[in-house]
Amino acid sequence: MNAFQAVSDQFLAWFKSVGGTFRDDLLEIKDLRSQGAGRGIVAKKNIPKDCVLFTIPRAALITIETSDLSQRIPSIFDNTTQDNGGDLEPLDAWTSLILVMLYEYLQGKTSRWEPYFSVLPDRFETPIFWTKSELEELNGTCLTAEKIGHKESDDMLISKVLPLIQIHKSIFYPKGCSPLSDEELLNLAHRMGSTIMAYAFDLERDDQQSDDEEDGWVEDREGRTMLGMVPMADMLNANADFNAHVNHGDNLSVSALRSDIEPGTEILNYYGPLPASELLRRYGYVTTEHHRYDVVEISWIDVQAELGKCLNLSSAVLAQAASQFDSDEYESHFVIERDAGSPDEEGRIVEQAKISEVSLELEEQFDSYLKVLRKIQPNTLSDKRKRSQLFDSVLENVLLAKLASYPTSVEEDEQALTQAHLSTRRRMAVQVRLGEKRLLEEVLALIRSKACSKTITGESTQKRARA
Ligand SMILES: C[S@@+](CC[C@H](N)C(=O)[O-])C[C@H]1O[C@@H](n2cnc3c(N)ncnc32)[C@H](O)[C@@H]1O
Repeated sequence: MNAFQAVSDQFLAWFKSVGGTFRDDLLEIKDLRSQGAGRGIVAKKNIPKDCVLFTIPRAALITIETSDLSQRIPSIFDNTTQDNGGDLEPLDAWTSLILVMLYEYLQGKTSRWEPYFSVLPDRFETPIFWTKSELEELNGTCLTAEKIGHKESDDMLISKVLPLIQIHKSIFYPKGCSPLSDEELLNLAHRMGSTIMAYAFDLERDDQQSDDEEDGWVEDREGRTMLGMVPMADMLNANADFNAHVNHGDNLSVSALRSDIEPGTEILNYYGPLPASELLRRYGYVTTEHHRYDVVEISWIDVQAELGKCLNLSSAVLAQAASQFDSDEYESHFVIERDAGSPDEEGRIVEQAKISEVSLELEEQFDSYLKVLRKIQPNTLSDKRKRSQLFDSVLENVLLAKLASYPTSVEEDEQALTQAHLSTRRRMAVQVRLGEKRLLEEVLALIRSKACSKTITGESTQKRARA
């Protein structure tokens, strides 16, 4: 048996020892590294619909309630006292779980979750760990440096997490262990943060528990949800087309959604209707099925500038309009996405995702801006049909400029994806930017076909009027 399988087996034995149930007559934990998917759970036999595949007792979860840390330093998660490292702001769910994970990890063999940590990753494909040159492949996409958030994560860890560990060194480090250097600790904190991002669950409260704060899955102080690590449920890979569901109740359980799960089929969870860019940002992978949820963002500044050009407005008029346009009310970005529908109750994709409108919100804001312009310059377009043509042509130019802003063309991306030697990270970046470009092309086709049908309708109305 290879070492990878041995670690999976030890984990399964530990999982059962803490009260978990696992239908190993039906399922196995498999090495899916050759498919770039780490470990996953695969059916060994036909699985009936609604069959409970495994259950996870609450005590096996890692949360601020199950870890000893909250007993050893009660004040750390107590938002009513001020003793959480001198920082008066309460720790959020994210920061709290990072601290708990660091604490449990640093306990080594004495942590109850040590065999679980052995199946958690120490390397990630999420862009926060990419090199500068790998990140350049994402230029032009939704995944800006700000969204990837390396600096924000560093700042948060350095200001909130590391000082607490320094103050409570004797608790975080077991006797005889030398403390990590600041750099090592920061790297470890990033690792735990990324593990939480890709593996943790929002823990829901079931209906019976909703009146019982103490027993609830959800820590609802100030509307916050409790995050937790759920061993085995997080062994499931996921896709937009999925076949299993995680149920939140007294214990957590995972059940089959379909009746046609055959031997060899991977059991898949669902992370939600995420675009490829977001799947990459949070989980470090991309699938073809998630492209249906792809998005592109249009910046209002670009729309405004293009409108100025189309109407040949002077910079004085534009400056006056900018000062009169209520900045509190206007949106700085608009998201364009397809109507993708929802998966059916068996987790199947049923509808074809298609773009049916660009953005009603953008159109409304465009109209409000035109009203402001008309106040400054009364001869600015008021004819409704011309206004609609203006909107289409401004938008078409903005979208064309956006397409041109990616450093590569669609053809170059398609060509890149045929290259077998392309690294996983670069391949995912190409998939993300190609997905966005395809969406942009669909939107452009929609605008052009609408413009075309408006012209035809306009012409036939004129002909009818003349007849
Ligand atoms: C909750 S874990 C699932 C278990 C994971 N495969 C493992 O080996 O620990 C989520 C991670 O699994 C991987 N993953 C999940 N679904 C995937 C898929 N459909 N294809 C490839 N990788 C996937 C990603 O690395 C993701 O960050």
